[in-house]
Amino acid sequence: MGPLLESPSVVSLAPAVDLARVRSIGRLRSKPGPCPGLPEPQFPHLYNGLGGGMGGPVLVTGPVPPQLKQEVERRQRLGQESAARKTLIASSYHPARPELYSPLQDVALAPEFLAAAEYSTSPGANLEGLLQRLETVSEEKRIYRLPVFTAPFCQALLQELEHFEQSDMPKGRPNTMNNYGVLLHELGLDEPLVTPLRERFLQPLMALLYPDCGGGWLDSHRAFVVKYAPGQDRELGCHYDNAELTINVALGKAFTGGALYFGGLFQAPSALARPLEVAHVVGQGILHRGGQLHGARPLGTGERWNLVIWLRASAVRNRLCPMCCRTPDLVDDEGFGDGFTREEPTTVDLCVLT
Ligand SMILES: O=C(O)CCC(=O)C(=O)O
Ligand SMILES: [Fe+2]
Repeated sequence: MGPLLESPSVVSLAPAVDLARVRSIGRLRSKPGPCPGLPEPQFPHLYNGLGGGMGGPVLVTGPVPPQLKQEVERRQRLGQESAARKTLIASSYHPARPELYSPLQDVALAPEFLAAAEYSTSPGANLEGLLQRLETVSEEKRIYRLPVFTAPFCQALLQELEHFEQSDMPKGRPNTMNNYGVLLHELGLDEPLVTPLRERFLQPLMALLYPDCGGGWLDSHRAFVVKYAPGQDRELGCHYDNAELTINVALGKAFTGGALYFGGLFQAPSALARPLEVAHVVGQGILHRGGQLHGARPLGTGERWNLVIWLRASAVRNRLCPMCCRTPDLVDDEGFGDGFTREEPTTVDLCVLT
């Protein structure tokens, strides 16, 4: 096991490497009600952790099984390997669009996004006022949409991502179900792009839209790009995110199919007749709770690239791991880890069903 690194970079080791146990917990706590058309969730314990992705929490009940130690070490290795790739990329990679690595400028952002964020930080801002400035996709599911990036910015980012993809740099993939995406922090885009986006724009919006899910307490993220193309990945199974909240922005290119579908909250089985289909619109972002079951329909034609930001609030997850709904046990990790911290959780009112 490598050296333990400083707090607050920690991952949760709350409970079991035993797949059967994980599945049974998933079934007990997570199975959606009868929902024709909504595939059986592929639980994120598999999606995010056990199958080789970056660390998610592992559920341990009773004595620590020997394989847990291996899983802890594997996850810590993932963090170290990711940090090593980031260092190599920072020293050897030549970007196609160097301007993307300078601090985010307002000119990259859609006027509607700037207006919504500005409204959200103004005195007296409230949910009703914000809802007039974005599209409510589903009131019941609390899914919203608004333009985020300008078309030229989307094109520049796509060009950079393709250039990186074609380079001989090492690439860490977002998760076990996506083999062609890119982790933005490895590419060096967290500091100039994603962190300012979260702190200056997403946080005020999310604070009004989802105060009960840590929207006002966002303090870390995991950002990546998913790519779907003929002959590569074409769809994504039903899952929930290791995030309190998620924004998913379509960057392009031209494509058919590939809509998102949404079921109920994984924590609250529902008896919805059919999932809600939400088509991507290039430049626009879809906002949803991480616990909302969702997936991506198969791509028809073309290529689809989306920027996905899993937004995390340690004040919420330190108390209630969003993956296993328990108090997490933590070990140190690189970077933001899984978004937990060792600090005393700030007092925040949260709903256990979100
Ligand atoms: O394909 C998409 O747009 C959805 C991606 C997603 O939900 C995820 O990676 O968590
Ligand atoms: Fe997701």
